[in-house]
Amino acid sequence: MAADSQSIIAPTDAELLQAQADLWRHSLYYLTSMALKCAVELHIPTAIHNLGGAASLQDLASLHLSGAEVETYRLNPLSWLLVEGMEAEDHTYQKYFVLGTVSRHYVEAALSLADWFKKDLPAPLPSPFEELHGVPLLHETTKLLDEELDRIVIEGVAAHDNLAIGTIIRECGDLFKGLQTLTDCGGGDGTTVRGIIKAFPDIKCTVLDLPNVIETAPAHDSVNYVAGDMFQSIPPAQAVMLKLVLHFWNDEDCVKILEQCRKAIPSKEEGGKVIIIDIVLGHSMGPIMYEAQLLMDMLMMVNTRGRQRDENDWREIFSKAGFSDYKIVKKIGARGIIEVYP
Ligand SMILES: C[S@@+](CC[C@H](N)C(=O)[O-])C[C@H]1O[C@@H](n2cnc3c(N)ncnc32)[C@H](O)[C@@H]1O
Repeated sequence: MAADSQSIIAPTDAELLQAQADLWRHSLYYLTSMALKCAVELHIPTAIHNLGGAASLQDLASLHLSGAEVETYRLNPLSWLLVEGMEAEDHTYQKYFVLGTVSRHYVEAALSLADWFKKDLPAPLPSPFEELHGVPLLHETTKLLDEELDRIVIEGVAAHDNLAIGTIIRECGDLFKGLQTLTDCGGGDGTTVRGIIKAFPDIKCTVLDLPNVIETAPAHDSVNYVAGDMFQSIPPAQAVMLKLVLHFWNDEDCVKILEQCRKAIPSKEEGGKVIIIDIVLGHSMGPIMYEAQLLMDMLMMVNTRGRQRDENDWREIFSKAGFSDYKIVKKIGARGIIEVYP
């Protein structure tokens, strides 16, 4: 029911001043992205790294920045992720994630959001990106839209996905302890399982992915690569892992994928489980992480048919796919690690 105008209490002066500042922040957040894009395109983090980890504005003048200040700038953890050619274990260069998210095609798709909401589009619902540009993202046809965008997005997703496996093994090693076999479903070029095999050499690992991905995966003595379709069948193993796969799919598709996972694993008593590594939306990691998770949810809504999920959403799809129980093992940064039992 609409509020009665008599009962509306006007905000206080302090509330209005805060509201105005909030309005500025929400209207201007895109400038943060654009400033980041500018720093990446000027190679500023790499330049600071090459100058020994600290640089003055004069040092950076060769990047066409000028200034008389002698303040020095050091790499913070965010700029560490943007240093090219860093020789450090676990270092994944995130430049292409940034360039993809601030690309003209992503921004135009986000600008079309209101039009997309007003359209009565048939199921399966295309994303605003697909509706506007005529091709889905991360699809064999994306390169017909723009080859450079396609390359940037593929590299950006690979860098994004490979960031946390070292941390996961260090903080949640029990996840893999005692496993004899593991299938990494949608495991890409096998980077994740190579990390797991390094820590747990006795686990026999299989990577399932689409034929075009498997074709270019680097050969590895201990990795069994299988080209296939996770909607059709998944190579059997004691555990099947879905790392950053399900957020790309809608709920119906997630249930179909999970049903295939259930067929591929033994009973709970025999150690059968599905390991899911994906965002679990929620406040528990603090407001900044929650904001990051919600922005990733919007990124999915604008550019893919998928979404991020909170614990209730996850529970519902596990139950629909016929699983009996699950456990959120740990939350690492913005992501959660879930074990799901048949
Ligand atoms: C976002 S990537 C995640 C890659 C990997 N799990 C990681 O964490 O680095 C999703 C992966 O699912 C794969 N994929 C998409 N559709 C698939 C299908 N029908 N069957 C098997 N793999 C598929 C993609 O090729 C891609 O490698």
